[in-house]
Amino acid sequence: MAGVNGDGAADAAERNGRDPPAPSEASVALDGVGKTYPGDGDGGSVRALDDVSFSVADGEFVCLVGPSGCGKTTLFRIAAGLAEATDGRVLLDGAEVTGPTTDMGVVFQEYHLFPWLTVAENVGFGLERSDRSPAEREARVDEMLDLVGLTEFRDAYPKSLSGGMKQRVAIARSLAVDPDLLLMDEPFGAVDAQTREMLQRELLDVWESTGKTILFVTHDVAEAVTLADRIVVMAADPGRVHAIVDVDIERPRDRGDAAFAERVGRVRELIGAGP
Ligand SMILES: Nc1ncnc2c1ncn2[C@@H]1O[C@H](COP(=O)(O)OP(=O)(O)OP(=O)(O)O)[C@@H](O)[C@H]1O
Repeated sequence: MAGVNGDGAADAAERNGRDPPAPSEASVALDGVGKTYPGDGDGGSVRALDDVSFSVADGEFVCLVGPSGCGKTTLFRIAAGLAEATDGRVLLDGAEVTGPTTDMGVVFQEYHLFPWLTVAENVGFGLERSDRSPAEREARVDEMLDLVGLTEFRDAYPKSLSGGMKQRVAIARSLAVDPDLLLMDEPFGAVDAQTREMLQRELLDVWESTGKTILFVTHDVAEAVTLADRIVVMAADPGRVHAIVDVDIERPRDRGDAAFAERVGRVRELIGAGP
């Protein structure tokens, strides 16, 4: 059986930082990241993350899964420069991340679109502060709308769009500034199952055509197996890397395939959710 690297924390720890790429060559590398939330006076402090180390290579698609409370959101916020780690560091192309940067596109479950702006204006929002000319900005917006199939909705307002379309706008907006890395936190969590599968296919198309590096957080193991080159499985109390699973199945992946089912069962077992 190919694909699963290590059954437990020891094996995962052994792979951390050693699995290609080495952190210095990686697009993004988490190096010994820890996070302790201070107690609120009544309760003690919470060790949300402990010594989390893994890296995502240039152009790689990595999914992060784990049980509720294992620190996925905390890790995502630290990787995005939206929260500070207590220990360790995050490196983007070798440089330490100290705050939000346009080198990363960030997509959340909630679309965070501006309701008073049109689809095109939402997509172009991050370009306002770039040094592109107005014509260049407009061309970039058109290119992004074409990429996510929303050209005919360029002048629509978010309230008239479905959840799936809103998330496409959010993805187009995050890609418009041409970030090296796309960080996605449960981006398809708010849409129905059919739309979710469509968005997964579309995201893979975008990934293949742009060559972006993607770190994608999800609760949905089948989603992770559909998308990822590798799956980082976390464990809780404290949040840590439990195992890293290679998904060396050719794309597009067939959910009815035995290899697909084997990876899903394996990852579920590692999470402790049963086969
Ligand atoms: N602001 C905070 N203050 C104190 N503790 C926190 C804070 N945010 C998160 N925690 C704690 O840190 C741990 C990790 O939380 P986090 O939300 O990162 O996990 P998660 O894996 O994203 O959970 P879920 O899958 O349920 O969204 C939990 O024990 C949580 O209670």
